[in-house]
Amino acid sequence: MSLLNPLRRILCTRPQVLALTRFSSSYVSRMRFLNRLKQDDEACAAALQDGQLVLFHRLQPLLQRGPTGTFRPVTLTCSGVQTLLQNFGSDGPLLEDSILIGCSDQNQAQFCLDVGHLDQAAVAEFCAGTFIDLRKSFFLLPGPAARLVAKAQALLRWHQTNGFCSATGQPTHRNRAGSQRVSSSSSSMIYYPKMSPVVIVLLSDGSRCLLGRQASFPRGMYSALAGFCDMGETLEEALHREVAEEVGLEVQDVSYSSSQHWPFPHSSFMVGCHATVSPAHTQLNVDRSELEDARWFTLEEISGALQAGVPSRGGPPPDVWLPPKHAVAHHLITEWRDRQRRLQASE
Ligand SMILES: NC(=O)C1=CN([C@@H]2O[C@H](COP(=O)(O)OP(=O)(O)OC[C@H]3O[C@@H](n4cnc5c(N)ncnc54)[C@H](O)[C@@H]3O)[C@@H](O)[C@H]2O)C=CC1
Ligand SMILES: [Mg+2]
Repeated sequence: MSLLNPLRRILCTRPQVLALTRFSSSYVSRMRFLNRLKQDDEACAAALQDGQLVLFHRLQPLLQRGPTGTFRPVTLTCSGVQTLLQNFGSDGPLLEDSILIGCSDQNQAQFCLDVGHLDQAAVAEFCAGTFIDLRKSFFLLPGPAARLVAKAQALLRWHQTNGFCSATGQPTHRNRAGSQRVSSSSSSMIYYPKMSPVVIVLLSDGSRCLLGRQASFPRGMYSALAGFCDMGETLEEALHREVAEEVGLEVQDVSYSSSQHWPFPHSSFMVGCHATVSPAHTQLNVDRSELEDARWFTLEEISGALQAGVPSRGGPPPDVWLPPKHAVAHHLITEWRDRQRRLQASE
Protein backbone atom coordinates (compact mmCIF):
# COMPACT_ATOMS: atom_id res chain seq x y z
CA MET A 1 0.00 0.00 0.00
CA SER A 2 1.44 3.38 -0.95
CA LEU A 3 1.52 5.62 2.07
CA LEU A 4 2.30 9.05 0.80
CA ASN A 5 -0.49 9.67 -1.66
CA PRO A 6 -3.40 8.65 0.54
CA LEU A 7 -1.73 10.46 3.39
CA ARG A 8 -1.59 13.71 1.47
CA ARG A 9 -5.23 13.36 0.61
CA ILE A 10 -6.49 12.55 4.09
CA LEU A 11 -4.53 14.77 6.44
CA CYS A 12 -5.82 18.21 7.25
CA THR A 13 -2.74 20.23 6.41
CA ARG A 14 -4.45 23.60 6.28
CA PRO A 15 -7.72 25.03 7.51
CA GLN A 16 -10.60 24.56 5.12
CA VAL A 17 -13.08 27.27 4.28
CA LEU A 18 -16.39 26.33 5.75
CA ALA A 19 -19.90 27.03 4.69
CA LEU A 20 -20.44 27.98 8.31
CA THR A 21 -17.63 30.52 8.43
CA ARG A 22 -20.18 33.19 7.68
CA PHE A 23 -19.97 33.65 11.44
CA SER A 24 -17.17 35.86 12.64
CA SER A 25 -14.29 33.96 14.21
CA SER A 26 -14.96 35.34 17.66
CA TYR A 27 -15.35 33.13 20.72
CA VAL A 28 -19.07 33.91 20.96
CA SER A 29 -19.69 32.86 17.36
CA ARG A 30 -17.81 29.61 17.86
CA MET A 31 -19.76 28.75 20.99
CA ARG A 32 -23.09 29.52 19.32
CA PHE A 33 -22.06 27.50 16.28
CA LEU A 34 -21.25 24.51 18.50
CA ASN A 35 -24.48 24.88 20.44
CA ARG A 36 -26.44 24.86 17.19
CA LEU A 37 -24.67 21.70 16.05
CA LYS A 38 -25.77 19.99 19.27
CA GLN A 39 -29.39 20.88 18.60
CA ASP A 40 -29.63 20.58 14.82
CA ASP A 41 -28.75 17.17 13.35
CA GLU A 42 -28.72 18.43 9.76
CA ALA A 43 -26.37 21.32 10.53
CA CYS A 44 -24.14 18.89 12.40
CA ALA A 45 -24.04 16.45 9.46
CA ALA A 46 -23.09 19.35 7.15
CA ALA A 47 -20.38 20.51 9.56
CA LEU A 48 -18.96 16.98 9.61
CA GLN A 49 -18.47 17.11 5.83
CA ASP A 50 -16.19 20.12 6.28
CA GLY A 51 -14.85 19.13 9.67
CA GLN A 52 -11.67 17.74 11.16
CA LEU A 53 -11.56 14.29 12.70
CA VAL A 54 -9.34 12.89 15.42
CA LEU A 55 -9.09 9.09 15.29
CA PHE A 56 -9.06 6.70 18.24
CA HIS A 57 -8.54 2.96 18.33
CA ARG A 58 -10.24 1.33 21.32
CA LEU A 59 -10.04 4.68 23.13
CA GLN A 60 -6.38 5.35 22.30
CA PRO A 61 -5.82 8.59 20.35
CA LEU A 62 -3.76 8.65 17.14
CA LEU A 63 -0.77 10.96 17.62
CA GLN A 64 2.04 12.14 15.44
CA ARG A 65 5.37 13.79 16.23
CA GLY A 66 5.52 17.24 14.63
CA PRO A 67 8.58 18.80 12.97
CA THR A 68 9.69 20.39 16.24
CA GLY A 69 9.52 17.05 18.04
CA THR A 70 6.32 17.80 19.95
CA PHE A 71 3.35 15.46 19.69
CA ARG A 72 -0.03 16.41 18.23
CA PRO A 73 -3.20 14.48 17.40
CA VAL A 74 -3.42 13.39 13.75
CA THR A 75 -6.23 15.39 12.19
CA LEU A 76 -8.06 14.07 9.13
CA THR A 77 -10.65 15.50 6.79
CA CYS A 78 -14.04 13.86 6.38
CA SER A 79 -13.16 12.65 2.90
CA GLY A 80 -9.83 11.44 4.26
CA VAL A 81 -11.61 9.27 6.80
CA GLN A 82 -13.93 8.00 4.06
CA THR A 83 -10.86 7.05 1.99
CA LEU A 84 -9.35 5.32 4.97
CA LEU A 85 -12.54 3.38 5.73
CA GLN A 86 -12.88 2.32 2.08
CA ASN A 87 -9.24 1.24 2.01
CA PHE A 88 -9.84 -1.00 4.98
CA GLY A 89 -13.09 -2.36 3.58
CA SER A 90 -15.25 -0.68 6.21
CA ASP A 91 -18.64 0.68 5.17
CA GLY A 92 -19.68 4.35 5.08
CA PRO A 93 -22.12 4.68 7.98
CA LEU A 94 -19.27 4.38 10.47
CA LEU A 95 -18.43 7.99 9.77
CA GLU A 96 -21.79 8.84 11.32
CA ASP A 97 -20.55 7.41 14.59
CA SER A 98 -18.25 10.41 14.94
CA ILE A 99 -18.84 12.72 17.88
CA LEU A 100 -18.60 16.48 18.01
CA ILE A 101 -15.81 17.63 20.33
CA GLY A 102 -15.15 21.25 19.50
CA CYS A 103 -14.49 23.99 17.01
CA SER A 104 -11.07 25.09 15.79
CA ASP A 105 -9.91 28.70 15.77
CA GLN A 106 -10.67 28.62 12.04
CA ASN A 107 -14.34 27.79 12.79
CA GLN A 108 -13.94 24.22 11.67
CA ALA A 109 -16.03 21.69 13.59
CA GLN A 110 -13.91 19.00 15.28
CA PHE A 111 -15.08 15.40 15.67
CA CYS A 112 -13.66 12.15 16.97
CA LEU A 113 -14.19 8.61 15.76
CA ASP A 114 -13.15 5.26 17.21
CA VAL A 115 -12.01 2.81 14.54
CA GLY A 116 -11.46 0.00 17.03
CA HIS A 117 -12.86 -2.60 14.61
CA LEU A 118 -10.01 -1.98 12.13
CA ASP A 119 -6.45 -3.28 12.34
CA GLN A 120 -4.67 -0.87 14.66
CA ALA A 121 -1.15 -1.14 13.23
CA ALA A 122 -2.36 -0.85 9.64
CA VAL A 123 -4.46 2.28 10.35
CA ALA A 124 -1.57 3.84 12.26
CA GLU A 125 0.81 3.19 9.36
CA PHE A 126 -1.72 4.51 6.82
CA CYS A 127 -1.98 7.78 8.77
CA ALA A 128 1.74 7.96 9.68
CA GLY A 129 0.88 8.10 13.36
CA THR A 130 0.80 5.96 16.49
CA PHE A 131 -2.11 5.05 18.74
CA ILE A 132 -0.98 5.86 22.26
CA ASP A 133 -2.67 5.10 25.59
CA LEU A 134 -4.62 8.14 26.83
CA ARG A 135 -2.68 8.59 30.09
CA LYS A 136 0.58 8.75 28.15
CA SER A 137 -0.93 10.91 25.40
CA PHE A 138 -2.35 13.36 27.93
CA PHE A 139 1.11 14.19 29.25
CA LEU A 140 2.85 14.12 25.85
CA LEU A 141 0.52 16.68 24.29
CA PRO A 142 0.49 20.44 24.85
CA GLY A 143 -2.39 21.67 27.10
CA PRO A 144 -5.16 22.45 24.57
CA ALA A 145 -4.57 19.26 22.55
CA ALA A 146 -4.41 17.19 25.76
CA ARG A 147 -7.77 18.61 26.85
CA LEU A 148 -9.29 17.94 23.42
CA VAL A 149 -8.27 14.27 23.30
CA ALA A 150 -9.30 13.79 26.94
CA LYS A 151 -12.73 15.19 26.18
CA ALA A 152 -13.00 13.10 23.03
CA GLN A 153 -12.04 9.89 24.80
CA ALA A 154 -14.46 10.59 27.66
CA LEU A 155 -17.32 11.09 25.17
CA LEU A 156 -16.42 7.98 23.15
CA ARG A 157 -16.27 5.93 26.34
CA TRP A 158 -19.61 7.31 27.54
CA HIS A 159 -21.33 6.37 24.26
CA GLN A 160 -19.75 2.92 24.30
CA THR A 161 -21.12 2.23 27.78
CA ASN A 162 -24.54 3.89 27.59
CA GLY A 163 -26.21 2.02 24.77
CA PHE A 164 -29.17 1.01 26.92
CA CYS A 165 -31.74 2.81 29.03
CA SER A 166 -31.09 2.04 32.71
CA ALA A 167 -34.83 2.32 33.49
CA THR A 168 -36.25 0.03 30.78
CA GLY A 169 -33.27 -1.83 29.27
CA GLN A 170 -34.29 -0.58 25.81
CA PRO A 171 -31.59 0.72 23.40
CA THR A 172 -30.73 4.42 23.49
CA HIS A 173 -30.08 6.48 20.36
CA ARG A 174 -27.67 9.37 20.08
CA ASN A 175 -28.25 12.70 18.40
CA ARG A 176 -25.97 13.61 15.50
CA ALA A 177 -23.50 15.57 17.62
CA GLY A 178 -23.34 12.87 20.28
CA SER A 179 -24.21 15.32 23.04
CA GLN A 180 -27.07 13.16 24.35
CA ARG A 181 -28.76 9.74 24.05
CA VAL A 182 -32.51 9.16 24.16
CA SER A 183 -34.20 5.95 25.22
CA SER A 184 -36.19 4.35 22.42
CA SER A 185 -38.84 3.22 24.93
CA SER A 186 -41.99 5.22 25.61
CA SER A 187 -40.17 6.84 28.56
CA SER A 188 -37.99 8.84 26.08
CA MET A 189 -35.49 9.35 28.89
CA ILE A 190 -32.67 11.65 27.85
CA TYR A 191 -29.14 10.82 29.01
CA TYR A 192 -26.29 13.32 29.00
CA PRO A 193 -22.55 12.58 29.31
CA LYS A 194 -21.58 12.50 33.00
CA MET A 195 -18.67 13.67 35.11
CA SER A 196 -18.22 12.93 38.83
CA PRO A 197 -17.51 16.05 40.91
CA VAL A 198 -14.28 15.80 42.92
CA VAL A 199 -12.89 18.37 45.32
CA ILE A 200 -9.10 18.68 45.44
CA VAL A 201 -7.54 20.81 48.15
CA LEU A 202 -4.10 22.07 49.00
CA LEU A 203 -4.02 22.57 52.77
CA SER A 204 -1.66 25.11 54.28
CA ASP A 205 -0.77 25.83 57.93
CA GLY A 206 0.72 29.18 56.97
CA SER A 207 4.28 27.99 56.32
CA ARG A 208 3.88 24.42 55.06
CA CYS A 209 1.50 22.59 52.73
CA LEU A 210 0.06 19.12 53.08
CA LEU A 211 0.48 16.43 50.44
CA GLY A 212 -0.46 12.78 50.51
CA ARG A 213 -0.09 9.68 48.40
CA GLN A 214 -2.27 6.66 47.75
CA ALA A 215 -0.62 3.25 47.48
CA SER A 216 -1.75 3.18 43.82
CA PHE A 217 0.17 6.37 42.88
CA PRO A 218 3.46 6.02 40.98
CA ARG A 219 6.29 5.49 43.48
CA GLY A 220 7.34 8.74 45.18
CA MET A 221 4.50 10.91 43.79
CA TYR A 222 2.69 13.09 46.34
CA SER A 223 -0.39 15.15 45.53
CA ALA A 224 -3.04 17.39 47.07
CA LEU A 225 -5.88 15.65 48.94
CA ALA A 226 -8.85 14.76 46.75
CA GLY A 227 -12.21 13.10 47.12
CA PHE A 228 -15.50 12.49 45.34
CA CYS A 229 -18.46 14.60 46.41
CA ASP A 230 -21.27 12.60 47.99
CA MET A 231 -24.85 13.02 46.83
CA GLY A 232 -26.44 16.08 48.43
CA GLU A 233 -23.17 17.67 49.56
CA THR A 234 -21.93 21.14 48.77
CA LEU A 235 -18.36 21.40 47.56
CA GLU A 236 -17.33 22.94 50.88
CA GLU A 237 -18.95 20.10 52.82
CA ALA A 238 -17.16 17.54 50.66
CA LEU A 239 -13.85 19.34 51.24
CA HIS A 240 -14.30 19.46 55.04
CA ARG A 241 -15.38 15.79 55.13
CA GLU A 242 -12.55 14.49 52.90
CA VAL A 243 -9.87 16.28 54.93
CA ALA A 244 -11.39 15.00 58.20
CA GLU A 245 -11.63 11.44 56.83
CA GLU A 246 -8.20 11.24 55.23
CA VAL A 247 -5.92 13.15 57.62
CA GLY A 248 -8.09 13.94 60.68
CA LEU A 249 -7.87 17.75 60.46
CA GLU A 250 -10.48 20.52 60.67
CA VAL A 251 -10.30 23.04 57.87
CA GLN A 252 -10.65 26.80 58.36
CA ASP A 253 -10.76 29.12 55.33
CA VAL A 254 -11.50 27.75 51.88
CA SER A 255 -10.91 29.54 48.57
CA TYR A 256 -11.54 28.40 45.01
CA SER A 257 -8.60 28.25 42.61
CA SER A 258 -9.40 26.49 39.34
CA SER A 259 -10.97 23.38 37.86
CA GLN A 260 -10.30 20.73 35.25
CA HIS A 261 -11.87 17.75 33.54
CA TRP A 262 -9.83 14.74 34.59
CA PRO A 263 -10.36 11.72 32.32
CA PHE A 264 -8.77 9.13 34.64
CA PRO A 265 -10.20 6.66 35.35
CA HIS A 266 -13.72 7.83 34.40
CA SER A 267 -14.28 11.56 33.85
CA SER A 268 -14.10 13.53 37.07
CA PHE A 269 -14.77 17.22 37.32
CA MET A 270 -11.93 18.37 39.58
CA VAL A 271 -12.57 21.54 41.58
CA GLY A 272 -9.30 22.85 42.94
CA CYS A 273 -9.27 24.80 46.23
CA HIS A 274 -6.84 26.17 48.78
CA ALA A 275 -7.66 25.85 52.46
CA THR A 276 -5.98 26.59 55.77
CA VAL A 277 -5.75 24.84 59.11
CA SER A 278 -4.75 26.49 62.36
CA PRO A 279 -0.96 26.28 62.95
CA ALA A 280 -1.87 25.05 66.43
CA HIS A 281 -3.73 22.01 65.05
CA THR A 282 -1.54 20.35 62.42
CA GLN A 283 -1.07 16.91 63.98
CA LEU A 284 -2.04 14.34 61.33
CA ASN A 285 -4.13 11.27 61.95
CA VAL A 286 -3.86 9.54 58.57
CA ASP A 287 -6.45 6.96 57.50
CA ARG A 288 -4.08 4.31 56.15
CA SER A 289 -6.88 2.57 54.28
CA GLU A 290 -7.13 5.68 52.05
CA LEU A 291 -3.59 7.12 52.09
CA GLU A 292 -0.26 5.36 52.27
CA ASP A 293 1.33 8.56 53.58
CA ALA A 294 0.62 12.26 54.17
CA ARG A 295 3.12 14.89 55.28
CA TRP A 296 3.66 18.59 55.69
CA PHE A 297 6.17 20.05 53.22
CA THR A 298 8.17 23.26 53.58
CA LEU A 299 8.48 25.91 50.88
CA GLU A 300 12.07 24.79 50.22
CA GLU A 301 11.00 21.17 49.73
CA ILE A 302 8.16 22.17 47.40
CA SER A 303 10.33 24.58 45.39
CA GLY A 304 12.98 21.89 44.96
CA ALA A 305 10.46 19.25 43.87
CA LEU A 306 8.82 21.64 41.38
CA GLN A 307 12.22 22.53 40.01
CA ALA A 308 13.18 18.85 39.62
CA GLY A 309 9.98 18.09 37.67
CA VAL A 310 8.63 14.67 36.81
CA PRO A 311 11.32 11.95 36.94
CA SER A 312 12.22 10.33 33.65
CA ARG A 313 11.45 6.67 33.13
CA GLY A 314 14.03 4.07 33.87
CA GLY A 315 16.06 5.25 36.85
CA PRO A 316 14.88 5.09 40.47
CA PRO A 317 12.35 7.89 41.22
CA PRO A 318 13.24 10.48 43.88
CA ASP A 319 11.67 10.04 47.35
CA VAL A 320 9.22 12.83 46.56
CA TRP A 321 8.02 14.22 43.25
CA LEU A 322 4.93 16.19 42.29
CA PRO A 323 2.11 15.72 39.74
CA PRO A 324 2.89 16.84 36.17
CA LYS A 325 1.97 20.19 34.66
CA HIS A 326 -1.45 19.25 33.21
CA ALA A 327 -2.80 18.21 36.62
CA VAL A 328 -4.78 20.72 38.66
CA ALA A 329 -2.77 19.49 41.69
CA HIS A 330 0.37 20.89 40.02
CA HIS A 331 -1.39 24.20 39.52
CA LEU A 332 -2.46 24.40 43.18
CA ILE A 333 1.06 23.57 44.40
CA THR A 334 2.62 26.17 42.09
CA GLU A 335 0.15 28.81 43.27
CA TRP A 336 0.98 28.02 46.89
CA ARG A 337 4.74 28.24 46.24
CA ASP A 338 4.35 31.59 44.48
CA ARG A 339 2.17 32.98 47.27
CA GLN A 340 4.60 31.85 49.95
CA ARG A 341 7.50 33.42 48.06
CA ARG A 342 5.62 36.72 47.81
CA LEU A 343 4.84 36.57 51.53
CA GLN A 344 8.50 35.91 52.39
CA ALA A 345 9.62 38.74 50.12
CA SER A 346 7.23 41.19 51.78
CA GLU A 347 8.33 40.28 55.34
N1 LIG B 1 -5.93 16.02 38.43
C1 LIG B 1 -5.30 15.96 39.58
O1 LIG B 1 -4.44 16.79 39.88
C2 LIG B 1 -5.64 14.87 40.55
C3 LIG B 1 -6.71 14.03 40.30
N2 LIG B 1 -7.10 13.10 41.24
C4 LIG B 1 -8.29 12.29 40.92
O2 LIG B 1 -9.28 12.55 41.89
C5 LIG B 1 -10.14 11.45 41.95
C6 LIG B 1 -10.64 11.27 43.37
O3 LIG B 1 -9.58 11.12 44.28
P1 LIG B 1 -9.60 9.92 45.37
O4 LIG B 1 -8.65 10.35 46.44
O5 LIG B 1 -9.35 8.63 44.70
O6 LIG B 1 -11.11 9.94 45.88
P2 LIG B 1 -11.72 9.46 47.31
O7 LIG B 1 -10.84 9.95 48.41
O8 LIG B 1 -13.15 9.89 47.31
O9 LIG B 1 -11.58 7.90 47.33
C7 LIG B 1 -11.96 7.08 46.24
C8 LIG B 1 -13.04 6.12 46.69
O10 LIG B 1 -14.25 6.83 46.79
C9 LIG B 1 -15.36 6.01 46.42
N3 LIG B 1 -16.21 6.80 45.47
C10 LIG B 1 -17.24 7.60 45.85
N4 LIG B 1 -17.82 8.18 44.80
C11 LIG B 1 -17.16 7.75 43.69
C12 LIG B 1 -17.28 8.01 42.30
N5 LIG B 1 -18.21 8.84 41.80
N6 LIG B 1 -16.41 7.44 41.45
C13 LIG B 1 -15.44 6.61 41.92
N7 LIG B 1 -15.28 6.32 43.24
C14 LIG B 1 -16.12 6.88 44.14
C15 LIG B 1 -14.77 4.71 45.88
O11 LIG B 1 -14.89 3.75 46.92
C16 LIG B 1 -13.32 5.02 45.67
O12 LIG B 1 -12.46 3.93 45.90
C17 LIG B 1 -9.36 10.25 41.41
O13 LIG B 1 -10.06 9.78 40.28
C18 LIG B 1 -8.02 10.80 41.01
O14 LIG B 1 -7.60 10.31 39.75
C19 LIG B 1 -6.44 12.96 42.43
C20 LIG B 1 -5.35 13.76 42.72
C21 LIG B 1 -4.82 14.72 41.79
MG1 LIG C 1 -8.88 10.80 48.42
